[in-house]
Amino acid sequence: MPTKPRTGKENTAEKLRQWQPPEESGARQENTQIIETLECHTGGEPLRIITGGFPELTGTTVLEKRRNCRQHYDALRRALMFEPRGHADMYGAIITEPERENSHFGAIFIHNEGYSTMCGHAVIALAKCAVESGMVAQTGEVTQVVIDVPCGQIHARAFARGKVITRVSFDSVPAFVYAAGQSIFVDGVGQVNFDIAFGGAFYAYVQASSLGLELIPRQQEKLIACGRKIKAAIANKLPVCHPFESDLSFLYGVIFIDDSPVDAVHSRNVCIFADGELDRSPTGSGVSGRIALHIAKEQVSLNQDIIIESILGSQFTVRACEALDYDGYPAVIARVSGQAFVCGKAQWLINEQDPLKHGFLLRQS
Ligand SMILES: O=C(O)[C@H]1NCC[C@@H]1O
Repeated sequence: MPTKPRTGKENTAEKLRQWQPPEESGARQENTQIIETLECHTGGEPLRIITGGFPELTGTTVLEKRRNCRQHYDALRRALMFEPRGHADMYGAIITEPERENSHFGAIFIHNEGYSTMCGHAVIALAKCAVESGMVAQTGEVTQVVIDVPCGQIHARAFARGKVITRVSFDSVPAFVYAAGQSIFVDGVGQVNFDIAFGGAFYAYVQASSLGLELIPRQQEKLIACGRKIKAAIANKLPVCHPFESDLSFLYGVIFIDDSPVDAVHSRNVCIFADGELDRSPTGSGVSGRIALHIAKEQVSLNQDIIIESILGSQFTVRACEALDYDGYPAVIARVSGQAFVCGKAQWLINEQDPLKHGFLLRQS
């Protein structure tokens, strides 16, 4: 009961706003780990950027730090990705020191299953936040942001209107076709024709209509179920091998492509990656591999922009801006651009006493 008569001017929730973890015999700090984050989305795909409270990762390269995180702090990844702090389709980035002298910072990508090797939607949000926060000093209307990620060095450009970064583009690592014109029988799905390409991560590309799939939100469960089965079957039959780095040698996802160009949009695609996560964005690394495929099939020419949209209709523009040889693979540098927004700032508490402190997922299939 209120002790004083209410004037009607108080903020009813003010006390709640000031809540702090109560001390238990002076042990508040030991009992509760606090992780701070910036909450963003790029084309609808979440990005939880960890800005404070995460343990220092050891290693000199981003791949070494990624291994260190997997070995020692995987429970923290789960706590930050899983319910109740996240959900089955959550995504995050841990900021690290740069690996290369000419890079601004490093990033490790995390999701519901573990650690990815490249993430275009994250790069777009990271470059925006790095410049808007002053972590990378703004240089007029266009600011270069160089980020070390597990698959290599990414060169991003943040485009500003005043102090607001309204768009980001990035040049990725060499993208190439790994195996074209493949076919496999998948239990519960049928015969599946696919190509595999690398755009910082390996994806299998499948024409959605050939399986009777539509790339619309109503079909999300079907898309996830088929994506999972196809990924498992291909990974089992055709293990992928990156030319230089065994840590990059795994099939990350399946990308369903729709075959109906609409107005200026080349097509829609939906990526099912990690453990059945459905990307709300058009998938930056996915469209990088896709442009390598289109160039190889002579469907698109060098420096031709195409627009690819996601299940939500959010768009990335992609072009192949350079052709090169990558250990014998004809490869391209994909330039991808899109928009990100910051939608929150958070302090996550991980309380030792909480039996669900490291999270859980209800959606298993
Ligand atoms: O945009 C991308 O490249 C990422 N989005 C989620 C899955 C991929 O890592």
